[in-house]
Amino acid sequence: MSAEPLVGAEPQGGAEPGGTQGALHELLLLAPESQVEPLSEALEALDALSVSVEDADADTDAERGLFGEPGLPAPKAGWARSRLTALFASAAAAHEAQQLLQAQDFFAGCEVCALRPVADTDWVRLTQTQFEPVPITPTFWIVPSWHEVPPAAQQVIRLDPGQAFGTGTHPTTRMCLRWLAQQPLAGRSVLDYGCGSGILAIAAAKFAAQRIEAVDIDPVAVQTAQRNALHNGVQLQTGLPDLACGTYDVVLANILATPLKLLAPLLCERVGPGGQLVLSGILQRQASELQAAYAPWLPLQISDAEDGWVLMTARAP
Ligand SMILES: C[S@@+](CC[C@H](N)C(=O)[O-])C[C@H]1O[C@@H](n2cnc3c(N)ncnc32)[C@H](O)[C@@H]1O
Repeated sequence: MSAEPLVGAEPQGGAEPGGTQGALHELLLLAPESQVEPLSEALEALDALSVSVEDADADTDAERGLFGEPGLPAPKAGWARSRLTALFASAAAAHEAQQLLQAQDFFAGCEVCALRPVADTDWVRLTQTQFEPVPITPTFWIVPSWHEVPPAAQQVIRLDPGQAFGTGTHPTTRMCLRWLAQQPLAGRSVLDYGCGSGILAIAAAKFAAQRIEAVDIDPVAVQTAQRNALHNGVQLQTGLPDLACGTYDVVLANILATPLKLLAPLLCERVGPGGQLVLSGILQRQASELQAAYAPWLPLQISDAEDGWVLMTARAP
């Protein structure tokens, strides 16, 4: 998080013309001081390219300076009323982040001020250069449709940045994919809870899992997951969370720590005897909170870590 103004992000304002879906977009939010930190962390987790925080009351009578010790971090994460500007690679990513944040408890007291495109450029080329093929293991790759499949890739998911989270570029997704690639999944049932693009469910299908259900609270994600499954030639049941019933051999959920804590009883109930629970979207420092929240049902352990994020797993008795 930085307090610097965005570089190269001159707002154009006005209604979004057609053809700017792939363009950089900025999401402007107002937040009270107490919510600045969770909001900034969530924006970064949602793949914001940058997040800047400024005093929403700057140059007004309400302006109050933040004075810290020289050389030390500012005493607070934000001002009494902070303006957060988050830059996203596309309108879809910014829109998805907005919808996801508005559904969170910690968004109470916050406000969306604008979602708008930023300065004109060659967006298609820029977007495409930002999404290169991603190796999950030496032989399992996520490859955008405009790229050749790398020769080393024996198992491939074709996925383009689009209307739902999950392109394989985020560490939380990559850790789940790595975990899936190491499991004997043939014939096992899988629930992908919070499926976004459907990337985890599609990976499970590629590794021969059976009865794969992918659910999300966002209907756009549900449609996107179904479309991506078709493009990858695999079969998934997709739907809103009510679709998930009974128990599964593997339950995956890559959501942020706060919703994961709330979902603990529901997710644990879905894990069948001897089944596995896999949770992602958790920062290293949140691991013990998650362990405590799940302790009444399942003993979570850290099983992978990347860039400050951890993957937590547990096996049911
Ligand atoms: C970080 S994305 C993960 C997408 C994908 N599974 C991946 O690993 O890349 C989290 C997804 O969870 C969904 N979500 C958030 N809260 C949820 C809830 N309470 N129930 C179901 N889905 C939820 C969001 O809409 C979003 O698509």
